[in-house]
Amino acid sequence: MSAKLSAIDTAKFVAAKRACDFIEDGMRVGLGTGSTAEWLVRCLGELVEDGLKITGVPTSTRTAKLARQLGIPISTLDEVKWLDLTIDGADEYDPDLNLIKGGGGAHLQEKIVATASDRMIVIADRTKQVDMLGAFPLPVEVIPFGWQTTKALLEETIAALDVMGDRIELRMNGDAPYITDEGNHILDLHLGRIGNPRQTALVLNQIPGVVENGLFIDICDIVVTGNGDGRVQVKDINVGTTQEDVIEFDEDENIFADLD
Ligand SMILES: O=C[C@H](O)[C@H](O)[C@H](O)COP(=O)(O)O
Repeated sequence: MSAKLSAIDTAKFVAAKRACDFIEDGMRVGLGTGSTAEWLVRCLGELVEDGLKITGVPTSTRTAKLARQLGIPISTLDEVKWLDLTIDGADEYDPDLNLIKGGGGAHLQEKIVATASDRMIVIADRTKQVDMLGAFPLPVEVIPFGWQTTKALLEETIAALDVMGDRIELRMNGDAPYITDEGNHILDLHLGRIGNPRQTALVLNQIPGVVENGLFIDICDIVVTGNGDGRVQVKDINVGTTQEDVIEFDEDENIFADLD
């Protein structure tokens, strides 16, 4: 383990590094958003430097900026139309590999890109694994017009769902509402537990003003879970297997250079 890396960063890094094994020359790869996905982009930057030829489709302006900095060729979903693979982080994943995403406010683009991919791989540290989704507040992207009415409709709707909590908060960025890449707001739904994620995802998206919720149902195929000691577990929901590996790495690798 690197002396420069905390256990949580090691876990995120080894998950990202292991997920890179699924990337082949010529692939169109969806690039997720967030602190774990950032490790993926860094790993990919090294592979591209060593000659790997891929086209990346970023899921946020943040990821696009980092990919450009690292020399990864990027394109848009409209240009490539379909992707071989998307690799992204998650806020929670359950035993069926259903997810909560959007803690970083990027779930709208992430869901569009992941859905347009042959496979989605989630990279995560152990803290993201849950028996039941919902402890992490569920992000719902809403258009700014009439957002308070949308919030009231959401309150009414979740009262009828199999959930535990009912608090809804407008996500803030300092004193102003948080603005997504698409110019929208985010309402965070503190549901505690979500008894029926599939129903919840469908019902929330019926409300006028809701653009997209952060539940990813039947989208993720594989979760790569990293641990602070360098072990990774690869769970493939389609094949029904879980495989364990240990990722070796050198703390002097360039990838860690700017962490000092
Ligand atoms: O909007 C952000 C994304 O859905 C992230 O992938 C998710 O929040 C996980 O982020 P992190 O890897 O930073 O925990």
